[in-house]
Amino acid sequence: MINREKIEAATTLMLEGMGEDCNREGLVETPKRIAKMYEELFSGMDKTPEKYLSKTFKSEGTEMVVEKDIVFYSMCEHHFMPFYGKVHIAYIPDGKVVGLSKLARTVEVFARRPQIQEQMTGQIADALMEYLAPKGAVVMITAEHLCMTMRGVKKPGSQTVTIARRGEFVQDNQQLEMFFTMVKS
Ligand SMILES: Nc1nc2c(ncn2[C@@H]2O[C@H](COP(=O)(O)OP(=O)(O)OP(=O)(O)O)[C@@H](O)[C@H]2O)c(=O)[nH]1
Ligand SMILES: [Zn+2]
Repeated sequence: MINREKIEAATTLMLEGMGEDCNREGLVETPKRIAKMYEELFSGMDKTPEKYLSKTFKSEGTEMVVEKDIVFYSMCEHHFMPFYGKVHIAYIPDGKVVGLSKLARTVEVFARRPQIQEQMTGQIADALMEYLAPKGAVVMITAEHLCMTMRGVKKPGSQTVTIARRGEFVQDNQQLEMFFTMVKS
Protein backbone atom coordinates (compact mmCIF):
# COMPACT_ATOMS: atom_id res chain seq x y z
CA MET A 1 0.00 0.00 0.00
CA ILE A 2 1.48 3.34 -1.06
CA ASN A 3 2.18 5.81 1.74
CA ARG A 4 1.19 9.17 0.25
CA GLU A 5 2.61 11.19 3.16
CA LYS A 6 6.07 9.70 2.75
CA ILE A 7 6.06 10.36 -1.00
CA GLU A 8 4.94 13.96 -0.42
CA ALA A 9 7.71 14.51 2.14
CA ALA A 10 10.30 12.93 -0.16
CA THR A 11 9.18 15.08 -3.09
CA THR A 12 9.51 18.24 -1.02
CA LEU A 13 13.01 17.15 0.02
CA MET A 14 13.95 16.43 -3.60
CA LEU A 15 12.72 19.83 -4.75
CA GLU A 16 14.68 21.47 -1.95
CA GLY A 17 17.71 19.44 -3.02
CA MET A 18 17.30 20.87 -6.51
CA GLY A 19 17.36 24.38 -5.05
CA GLU A 20 13.69 24.97 -5.83
CA ASP A 21 11.36 27.19 -3.84
CA CYS A 22 8.66 24.71 -2.75
CA ASN A 23 6.33 27.58 -1.90
CA ARG A 24 6.15 29.09 -5.34
CA GLU A 25 2.73 28.82 -6.93
CA GLY A 26 3.48 26.11 -9.47
CA LEU A 27 5.11 23.82 -6.94
CA VAL A 28 2.89 24.20 -3.88
CA GLU A 29 0.71 21.26 -4.81
CA THR A 30 3.38 19.24 -6.63
CA PRO A 31 4.25 16.87 -3.74
CA LYS A 32 0.56 16.05 -3.40
CA ARG A 33 0.18 15.56 -7.15
CA ILE A 34 3.20 13.28 -7.35
CA ALA A 35 1.98 11.15 -4.44
CA LYS A 36 -1.40 10.78 -6.13
CA MET A 37 0.25 9.99 -9.46
CA TYR A 38 2.54 7.38 -7.91
CA GLU A 39 -0.47 5.66 -6.44
CA GLU A 40 -1.71 5.23 -10.02
CA LEU A 41 1.66 4.41 -11.65
CA PHE A 42 2.48 1.77 -9.04
CA SER A 43 -1.00 0.41 -8.53
CA GLY A 44 0.18 -3.06 -9.60
CA MET A 45 2.24 -3.43 -6.44
CA ASP A 46 -0.70 -4.59 -4.38
CA LYS A 47 -2.35 -6.65 -7.12
CA THR A 48 -1.83 -10.25 -8.21
CA PRO A 49 -2.77 -11.85 -11.54
CA GLU A 50 -4.86 -14.45 -9.70
CA LYS A 51 -7.82 -12.09 -9.61
CA TYR A 52 -7.88 -11.91 -13.41
CA LEU A 53 -6.63 -15.30 -14.56
CA SER A 54 -8.47 -17.67 -12.26
CA LYS A 55 -11.81 -17.27 -14.06
CA THR A 56 -11.57 -19.43 -17.18
CA PHE A 57 -13.91 -20.72 -19.88
CA LYS A 58 -13.98 -24.17 -21.44
CA SER A 59 -12.85 -24.14 -25.05
CA GLU A 60 -11.65 -26.93 -27.32
CA GLY A 61 -10.06 -26.85 -30.73
CA THR A 62 -8.18 -23.55 -30.80
CA GLU A 63 -4.53 -23.99 -31.67
CA MET A 64 -3.30 -20.65 -30.45
CA VAL A 65 -4.64 -17.45 -28.92
CA VAL A 66 -2.68 -14.30 -29.66
CA GLU A 67 -3.35 -10.95 -28.03
CA LYS A 68 -0.98 -8.46 -29.60
CA ASP A 69 -0.15 -4.76 -29.43
CA ILE A 70 -1.15 -4.35 -25.79
CA VAL A 71 0.22 -0.89 -25.02
CA PHE A 72 1.82 -0.49 -21.61
CA TYR A 73 3.65 2.14 -19.58
CA SER A 74 6.01 1.11 -16.80
CA MET A 75 8.76 2.66 -14.71
CA CYS A 76 12.37 1.58 -14.90
CA GLU A 77 13.42 0.71 -11.38
CA HIS A 78 17.00 1.86 -11.97
CA HIS A 79 16.28 5.47 -12.89
CA PHE A 80 12.57 5.91 -12.20
CA MET A 81 12.01 6.96 -15.78
CA PRO A 82 9.26 5.52 -17.98
CA PHE A 83 9.66 2.68 -20.40
CA TYR A 84 6.74 1.96 -22.66
CA GLY A 85 5.77 -0.04 -25.68
CA LYS A 86 3.78 -3.10 -26.65
CA VAL A 87 3.26 -6.54 -25.20
CA HIS A 88 2.38 -9.51 -27.42
CA ILE A 89 1.03 -12.60 -25.72
CA ALA A 90 0.23 -16.06 -27.09
CA TYR A 91 -0.83 -19.28 -25.46
CA ILE A 92 -1.79 -22.75 -26.60
CA PRO A 93 -4.95 -23.58 -24.64
CA ASP A 94 -5.32 -26.91 -22.92
CA GLY A 95 -9.12 -27.03 -22.81
CA LYS A 96 -9.62 -23.62 -21.25
CA VAL A 97 -9.26 -19.97 -22.18
CA VAL A 98 -9.41 -16.73 -20.30
CA GLY A 99 -11.36 -13.54 -21.01
CA LEU A 100 -9.35 -11.43 -23.46
CA SER A 101 -9.37 -8.32 -21.29
CA LYS A 102 -7.75 -10.34 -18.51
CA LEU A 103 -4.57 -10.68 -20.54
CA ALA A 104 -4.29 -6.90 -20.72
CA ARG A 105 -5.18 -6.63 -17.02
CA THR A 106 -2.38 -9.07 -16.23
CA VAL A 107 0.01 -6.85 -18.17
CA GLU A 108 -1.12 -3.90 -16.01
CA VAL A 109 -0.49 -5.85 -12.79
CA PHE A 110 3.18 -6.23 -13.71
CA ALA A 111 3.72 -2.96 -15.62
CA ARG A 112 2.44 -0.76 -12.80
CA ARG A 113 5.43 -1.43 -10.56
CA PRO A 114 9.08 -0.39 -10.46
CA GLN A 115 10.31 -2.81 -13.12
CA ILE A 116 12.88 -4.05 -15.56
CA GLN A 117 11.66 -5.30 -18.89
CA GLU A 118 13.10 -8.80 -18.69
CA GLN A 119 11.46 -9.46 -15.34
CA MET A 120 8.09 -8.15 -16.52
CA THR A 121 8.24 -10.41 -19.60
CA GLY A 122 8.91 -13.51 -17.48
CA GLN A 123 6.34 -12.60 -14.84
CA ILE A 124 3.54 -12.40 -17.41
CA ALA A 125 4.54 -15.75 -18.95
CA ASP A 126 4.77 -17.42 -15.53
CA ALA A 127 1.37 -16.07 -14.47
CA LEU A 128 -0.25 -17.52 -17.61
CA MET A 129 1.35 -20.89 -16.96
CA GLU A 130 0.36 -20.90 -13.31
CA TYR A 131 -3.29 -19.92 -13.58
CA LEU A 132 -4.32 -20.94 -17.08
CA ALA A 133 -2.15 -24.07 -17.34
CA PRO A 134 -1.85 -23.87 -21.14
CA LYS A 135 0.31 -26.23 -23.21
CA GLY A 136 2.59 -23.29 -23.84
CA ALA A 137 2.86 -19.52 -23.52
CA VAL A 138 5.04 -16.85 -25.03
CA VAL A 139 5.37 -13.17 -24.17
CA MET A 140 7.25 -10.64 -26.28
CA ILE A 141 7.75 -7.01 -25.32
CA THR A 142 9.13 -4.19 -27.44
CA ALA A 143 9.79 -0.97 -25.57
CA GLU A 144 11.56 2.35 -25.52
CA HIS A 145 13.33 3.25 -22.30
CA LEU A 146 13.54 6.97 -21.59
CA CYS A 147 16.62 6.31 -19.45
CA MET A 148 18.30 5.24 -22.73
CA THR A 149 16.90 7.99 -24.92
CA MET A 150 16.37 11.16 -22.88
CA ARG A 151 19.48 10.85 -20.72
CA GLY A 152 22.65 8.78 -20.31
CA VAL A 153 23.67 7.13 -23.58
CA LYS A 154 20.95 9.14 -25.44
CA LYS A 155 19.96 6.79 -28.25
CA PRO A 156 16.50 7.94 -29.35
CA GLY A 157 14.52 5.31 -31.23
CA SER A 158 16.40 2.38 -29.75
CA GLN A 159 14.04 -0.44 -28.88
CA THR A 160 14.50 -3.26 -26.38
CA VAL A 161 12.92 -6.55 -27.37
CA THR A 162 12.46 -9.34 -24.82
CA ILE A 163 10.85 -12.73 -25.09
CA ALA A 164 9.87 -15.42 -22.58
CA ARG A 165 8.78 -18.85 -23.78
CA ARG A 166 7.21 -21.52 -21.67
CA GLY A 167 5.97 -25.08 -22.33
CA GLU A 168 5.64 -26.12 -25.99
CA PHE A 169 7.05 -22.81 -27.26
CA VAL A 170 10.47 -23.77 -25.90
CA GLN A 171 10.89 -26.77 -28.25
CA ASP A 172 8.41 -26.13 -31.03
CA ASN A 173 9.86 -23.67 -33.53
CA GLN A 174 6.83 -24.01 -35.81
CA GLN A 175 4.53 -22.67 -33.08
CA LEU A 176 6.98 -19.85 -32.44
CA GLU A 177 7.11 -18.98 -36.14
CA MET A 178 3.31 -18.89 -36.21
CA PHE A 179 3.37 -16.48 -33.26
CA PHE A 180 5.88 -14.19 -35.00
CA THR A 181 3.81 -14.24 -38.19
CA MET A 182 0.64 -13.34 -36.30
CA VAL A 183 2.39 -10.52 -34.42
CA LYS A 184 3.68 -9.09 -37.72
CA SER A 185 0.33 -9.33 -39.57
N1 LIG B 1 18.49 -5.14 -18.27
C1 LIG B 1 17.81 -4.00 -18.13
N2 LIG B 1 18.49 -2.88 -17.91
C2 LIG B 1 17.78 -1.74 -17.80
C3 LIG B 1 16.40 -1.67 -17.88
N3 LIG B 1 16.03 -0.38 -17.72
C4 LIG B 1 17.17 0.30 -17.57
N4 LIG B 1 18.24 -0.51 -17.61
C5 LIG B 1 19.68 -0.26 -17.50
O1 LIG B 1 20.06 -0.19 -16.17
C6 LIG B 1 21.43 0.15 -16.19
C7 LIG B 1 21.83 0.84 -14.91
O2 LIG B 1 23.21 1.04 -15.03
P1 LIG B 1 24.10 1.82 -13.96
O3 LIG B 1 25.51 1.80 -14.49
O4 LIG B 1 23.84 1.26 -12.61
O5 LIG B 1 23.47 3.27 -13.99
P2 LIG B 1 23.89 4.56 -14.87
O6 LIG B 1 25.27 5.01 -14.51
O7 LIG B 1 22.82 5.58 -14.72
O8 LIG B 1 23.93 3.96 -16.34
P3 LIG B 1 23.74 4.66 -17.77
O9 LIG B 1 22.30 4.51 -18.15
O10 LIG B 1 24.65 3.87 -18.69
O11 LIG B 1 24.15 6.11 -17.65
C8 LIG B 1 21.61 0.96 -17.47
O12 LIG B 1 22.48 0.25 -18.32
C9 LIG B 1 20.20 1.01 -18.07
O13 LIG B 1 20.21 1.01 -19.49
C10 LIG B 1 15.71 -2.88 -18.10
O14 LIG B 1 14.47 -2.93 -18.19
N5 LIG B 1 16.45 -4.01 -18.22
ZN1 LIG C 1 16.46 3.20 -16.47
